[in-house]
Amino acid sequence: MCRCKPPQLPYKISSGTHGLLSLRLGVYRCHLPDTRSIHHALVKRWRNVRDERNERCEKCSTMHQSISPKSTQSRDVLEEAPGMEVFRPEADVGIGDFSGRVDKERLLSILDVNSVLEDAISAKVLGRNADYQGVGLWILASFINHSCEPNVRRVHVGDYMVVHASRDVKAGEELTMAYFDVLAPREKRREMADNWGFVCGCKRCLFEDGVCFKNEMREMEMAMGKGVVDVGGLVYRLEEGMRRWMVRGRGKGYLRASFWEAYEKVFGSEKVMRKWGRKIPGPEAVVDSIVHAAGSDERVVRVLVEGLRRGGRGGNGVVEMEMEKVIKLGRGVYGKMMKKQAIGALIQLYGQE
Ligand SMILES: C[S@@+](CC[C@H](N)C(=O)[O-])C[C@H]1O[C@@H](n2cnc3c(N)ncnc32)[C@H](O)[C@@H]1O
Repeated sequence: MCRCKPPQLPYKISSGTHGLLSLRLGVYRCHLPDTRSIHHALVKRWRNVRDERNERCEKCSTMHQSISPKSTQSRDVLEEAPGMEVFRPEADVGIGDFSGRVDKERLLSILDVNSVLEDAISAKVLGRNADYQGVGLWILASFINHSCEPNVRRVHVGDYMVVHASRDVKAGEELTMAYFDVLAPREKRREMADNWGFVCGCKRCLFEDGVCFKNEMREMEMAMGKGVVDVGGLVYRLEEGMRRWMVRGRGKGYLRASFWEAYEKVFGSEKVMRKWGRKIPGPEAVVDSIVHAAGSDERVVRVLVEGLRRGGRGGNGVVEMEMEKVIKLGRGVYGKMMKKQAIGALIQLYGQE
């Protein structure tokens, strides 16, 4: 199952035998619970706080142990978590001598590749607490690989990370999440994966690399990157292209996700929609195909909600049946743990702040 290349970063808790680990959708406990409070006031970016963490790791044996490969997972939620030796029995994955000094560089590299920044819903939806960022290490969840067609997302609640499906997942399908924005064109995603130290070999990237119309796509990507004026024309060109190139099903979702920036602008502008609206598919069809390919995302749901509102088919815009659909997509963004009413209320706020 694993498509990982050997990690390019030198120190990595890496199995290379990912298939052994049956990761579940579920709740994972943070192994550096105090890091959020340490960093709340200070952290904007993980790399900026490396020095501070470095110091703390030296002083604090608990923190040291908590990120030790030999540490067990939190009992309440992860009873079946296997020991690290299951993954790399032959390897020395230690980070130092427990009675002695910690190998700081190694420790930081492990944290660097495996920690995640958490963010708050209110920051994304309402634009509040935009600078809220905590950081932590959730050991089991850190085994989840990246894909540009991810099927899970994470929500942070206190020290817990809840991993939930962002689209339908087939039995036996590898759980993957987005390490970076996957509503971005191929070249940009390549750069972002490169920053992480890997070459993404997910189905979507392989598809986009293998198509015969690659050059035309690159041209369109560049136009979008430069902020093309006729964004409606660009979307029309892509849609026409997909018809000619006979791109169907999931392939359409991949390409639309790659050109999301353009679609978002088109659907967000009444003027552009007046000009191009009849020549391109509507927000519902575009949103469906993107969610099918790349999972749910706030921005995509927001465009759908705004499209339905503008359609004005029911008082506040969104009639009950449509709302059911929107809530289903909202579940992909926020997970099943959030109550339907809460998702509905949150979605009603989209675009109102
Ligand atoms: C948080 S770890 C994910 C789990 C890791 N594969 C393991 O077995 O421990 C992140 C690292 O996994 C690798 N990785 C994750 N997704 C990948 C992908 N789509 N293609 C190649 N390597 C990937 C990269 O080395 C990355 O730095």
